[in-house]
Order: sequence, then structure tokens, then C-alpha cells
Amino acid sequence: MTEATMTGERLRIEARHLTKRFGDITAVDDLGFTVEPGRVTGFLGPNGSGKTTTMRMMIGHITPTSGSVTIGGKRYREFTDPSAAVGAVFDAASFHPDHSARDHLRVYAAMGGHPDERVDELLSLMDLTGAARRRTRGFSTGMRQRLNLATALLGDPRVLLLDEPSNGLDPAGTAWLRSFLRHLAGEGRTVLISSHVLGEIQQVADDVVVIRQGRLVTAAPLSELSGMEAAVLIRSPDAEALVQVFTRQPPAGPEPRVERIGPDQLRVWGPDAAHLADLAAAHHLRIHGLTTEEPDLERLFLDLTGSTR
Ligand SMILES: Nc1ncnc2c1ncn2[C@@H]1O[C@H](COP(=O)(O)OP(=O)(O)OP(=O)(O)O)[C@@H](O)[C@H]1O
Repeated sequence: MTEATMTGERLRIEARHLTKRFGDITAVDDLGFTVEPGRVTGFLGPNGSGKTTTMRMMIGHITPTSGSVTIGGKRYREFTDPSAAVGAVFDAASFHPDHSARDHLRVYAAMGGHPDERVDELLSLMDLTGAARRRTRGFSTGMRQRLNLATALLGDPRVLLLDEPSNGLDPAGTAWLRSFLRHLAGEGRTVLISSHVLGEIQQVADDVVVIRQGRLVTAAPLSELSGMEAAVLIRSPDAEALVQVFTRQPPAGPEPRVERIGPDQLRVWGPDAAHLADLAAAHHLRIHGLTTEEPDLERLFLDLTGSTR
């Protein structure tokens, strides 16, 4: 039986053993992950790793070879009003060049049974009211992206899927998109955004799902991923003595892991810079430089996905 999507419903996406083969190519390979409502999830992987194929399977554009992906426990086709459940933006979305932004939205609104007022609401929300009557052929990439987004939002969906939405956006457009997505997640919606560059989603994602060659590499909160890398770089003429102190009399809190990276340099993971400096001072050991190294998430991502830069 099918049911209408209720306002405020929280819909979790669940992929189980999801697999898609195109002839000899296995684009998606036994993939399992969940995407939680109320959060922004980054879907990451190098070019050709299967992100678009996976997202197209979520909305029934592509049929899985085996396994399943459900939204709120249902397959996309089981929703009586799919546009109220899921909105999707794919790169390839195109507009009739001679149609205005308003015409374009009206066509889609009519198809989905949405009133014309919704079109004006979205034009305003997307800051396109001023361009509503202009033909889309003259639209900038940013305007096209916003029109794509408006189209996906016509049914006020509880789940939003965005495939590489930052492509071609300027910094202002990217910042706007980030705050908009955060706002949608704050309303309990499920937001999945794909990218092949971690930096693009690092500032917006709560969780990440990383894939490589169609297989899951990791699925975790972004904070856990960054936690793996935090380090303090210490320059000291007493480096050897510091190693002894840190390993034999560790400070309270996380246990230090120490790497000697030169005669007078150490890298320490675990305790923060203040703890390490206090410990050195307590043992009258000299510190000439102390830097907290921001975790290089991009490096980590490239390592995880086996890419190079
Ligand atoms: N219709 C198709 N027929 C044959 N092979 C396909 C088809 N669609 C995708 N593929 C192949 O499946 C693999 C995964 O492609 P997909 O587009 O899903 O990856 P992606 O991670 O979205 O990449 P990108 O970041 O470049 O968009 C690739 O090897 C691609 O060439």
C-alpha cells in the first residue's frame, strides 16, 4: 500500500547490498549505508566511483542489478506523491532555452500538480524573481543551479539529493547553497550532496559516505574523520627528552602517539597543544615552536579513495 508523505516526516535513506552492473562494468558494488534525516550527508568519491549511479537508483532512474535502496522504508516508486518525498538535482538537468524561469517552473508545477503560487514562492526563495521573465538561455551557471534547485523543491520534499551542485558556482553561490542546505536539514529534511572534492562539502556536511570503485570505504560523522588526523607539531632542542616524558608520563586525557620527524621536531597526536606545553614546562624542557596542525582532510580523503594529487 502507498501513503502520502506527511509534512515534517523524517525519512532515512537505506542502501543494502546495492549493486549495479553495466555489462562488464560494476558501477556500484554491494554498497550499504544510511543517510539520516536532519543532517547534511556528503557523498564522496573520485570521478567514476558510482555516485551518480547510486543517486539515480534512489529515484528509480536506474534499476539495481541486485540489492535495494529505500527512502523511509519505501522504494521511490511506492510514493503516491514522489515530489513531496524526494527532490533531486542532477548536473544534466536542462532547460528549454526559449522558456523563461517562470515558464520552466510552471511546466514542472503542472506536471506535479502544484499551484502557480508555489512557482512564485520558489522564484523568490531562490532570489530569481528579478530574472523570472528572462529566457534561460542567458542564465549564468549559478542561476541555472538555483533554477534546478527550485524545480527539485516544487513539491516541498523531505529528502533532497544534489549531484555535484557546486560545479561552476562562484564562492558567493557556494556559501549561499551551504547555508540553504543547513536550513533544510534543520527542518528535519534529509540532505545528500555528492562531490569528488572533500573541500566542497567539508563546511556543510555532518556525515560523510565515502566510496571508491563502487564500494564503501567509510561512512561516519565528519568529526570522526577529522579526529583521526589532529596533531601538534613541536620544535625543541630537548626533543629526545620530550619523547620520554610524553610516552612514560602521559598527561591526563587521550594517550599521546609520538612521531620523531627530525632531530629537534616531533609530531604528537592525542593531547592538545596546551597539555603538551604544560607537561614540557613541568619537566623544565624547552619548546621553541608549537603548532596545531589542522587535519588535512583532503589528504585523508585522497588516501581513503586511493587517488593522488
Ligand atoms: N549507462 C551506463 N552505461 C555504462 N557504464 C556506465 C553507465 N553509467 C555509468 N557507467 C559507468 O559506471 C561507473 C560509475 O559512474 P558514475 O557516473 O556513477 O560515477 P560518479 O562517481 O558519479 O562519477 P562522476 O563524479 O564523474 O560523475 C563509471 O565507470 C561509468 O563509466
